[in-house]
Amino acid sequence: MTAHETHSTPTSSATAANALEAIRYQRERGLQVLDQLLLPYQTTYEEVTTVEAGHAVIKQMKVRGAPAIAIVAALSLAVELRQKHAAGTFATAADVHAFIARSFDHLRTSRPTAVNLFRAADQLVQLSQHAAGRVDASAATVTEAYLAAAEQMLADDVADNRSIGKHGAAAVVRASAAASSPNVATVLTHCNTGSLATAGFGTALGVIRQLHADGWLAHAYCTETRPYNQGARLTAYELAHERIPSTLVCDSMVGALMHQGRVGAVVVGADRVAANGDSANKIGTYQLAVLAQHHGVPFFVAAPTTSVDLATADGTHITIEERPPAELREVRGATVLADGQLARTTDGAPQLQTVRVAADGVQVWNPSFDVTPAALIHGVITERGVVARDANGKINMHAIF
Ligand SMILES: CSC[C@@H](O)[C@@H](O)C(=O)COP(=O)(O)O
Repeated sequence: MTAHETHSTPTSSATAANALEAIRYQRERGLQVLDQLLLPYQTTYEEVTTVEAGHAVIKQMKVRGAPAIAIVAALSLAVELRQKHAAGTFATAADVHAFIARSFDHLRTSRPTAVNLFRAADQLVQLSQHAAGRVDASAATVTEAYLAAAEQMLADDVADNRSIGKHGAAAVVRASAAASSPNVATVLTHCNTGSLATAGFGTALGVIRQLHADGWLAHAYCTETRPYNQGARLTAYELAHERIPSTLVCDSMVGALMHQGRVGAVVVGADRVAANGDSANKIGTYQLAVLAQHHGVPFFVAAPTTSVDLATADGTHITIEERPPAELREVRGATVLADGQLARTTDGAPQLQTVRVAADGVQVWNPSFDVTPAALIHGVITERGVVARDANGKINMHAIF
C-alpha cells in the first residue's frame, strides 16, 4: 500500500465542481482509497493492491461507512485476484474459488457491525462457487465472473443511493407537513453517510442533498459525532463542499436544539437493520431517537437493502464493535497558530497532531454503534421505498423483499 496522491484539501469553493470520492477504481488502474483519517485537512489517496491492505484500511477506518467498507473489501480482493491471475498463480477454477473464499474469511474479521460486508462476502463467494462449478469453468472464467460482480457493486450503490434520496426527500417533506412544521425541511443528521461513506451520493446525507436540490431544505444540522468526529470532520466538509446551508452542533446540544423547535426531522444511516426494523448505527443515534420521540420529531433511518439483515430477527442479536480507548482519550486535528491559521509542513500540508483530552489512566468504554428500536423509527428509507412503522409501532423489513 503506497501513498498515491497527496495534496492539501482545497477550499470548498475550489472543489465545489468535483464530487468527493472515497473510492477510486478502474480495472486497469486499480483501487485507490481516500484516507479519511486525514480529512478535512488533506486529500490523500492510498493505493490498495492486496486483500491485506484492504483489511487494514477498513480496520484503521481510513475508509468507513457500511457500503464503502463492503465495496473496498470486494475491490481489494478484485485487484489482488487480477494480479495473481495474470501472474499464473491459479491452475484451476477451484484454486480461484479457494482464494476468494479464504480472502473473505479474512476480510470478514475487519469490522463486525455493518452487515454490508458480510452480505457482499456471502454473495461473491457463492457466485465464485457457482462459476467454478460450470462445465466450462477455468481460472479465467471464475476470475472474470468475480471481477464483473465486484465492479457492479460500485455502480449499484450509487444508483441505490440516488433512489434513497428521492424516496427519502418525499418522506421527509410529507412528515414535516403532517407534523405541521413549516413546509420546508430542517433536518438533523448524525455521523457521516455521504459520498465518503458510500460509492457516491450517500444515504441519509443523500436525502439532505436531494431535499436541497429540490428546493425543500431550509437547513441541515450535523452532529460532531464523538468520539471519532465523523460529523465534524466529514459531514460538515461534505455539506460545505456542496454549499448546503448547515450548522455543526456537538452531540450534547441536540436536546436544546429540538426543545427550541429547530429540528423538523432526523435522518440517519444504518450499519445493520434487523428484520423487525431495529437499526444499528453510529453511537449516539439511539439518544437522538429518544429525543426525537419526546419532541414529536419524525426520525428516519435511510439505508440501502444491502444494510438490511433479515437473518437477524431484532437488534439484540447485532454485534456491536468496541473500538480502542485511545479514540476517546485522544483527539487528532490540525495545529492552529496564534493568528488562527493552520501550521503547515514544508510541503504546505497542514500539520496534524494528536492530543490527550482525558485524565490519565481513566477507564474508557468505546462502543462504536448503538441500536435504535423500531418503535422509535418513523420509517426505514430504502432504494425500494419507505418501510413505515405500523399502528402497533412495528416495522416489517420483509415487506420490501
Ligand atoms: C451510509 S453509511 C451508514 C453507517 O455506516 C454510518 O451511519 C455509520 O455509522 C458509520 O460508522 P463508521 O464507524 O464511521 O464506519
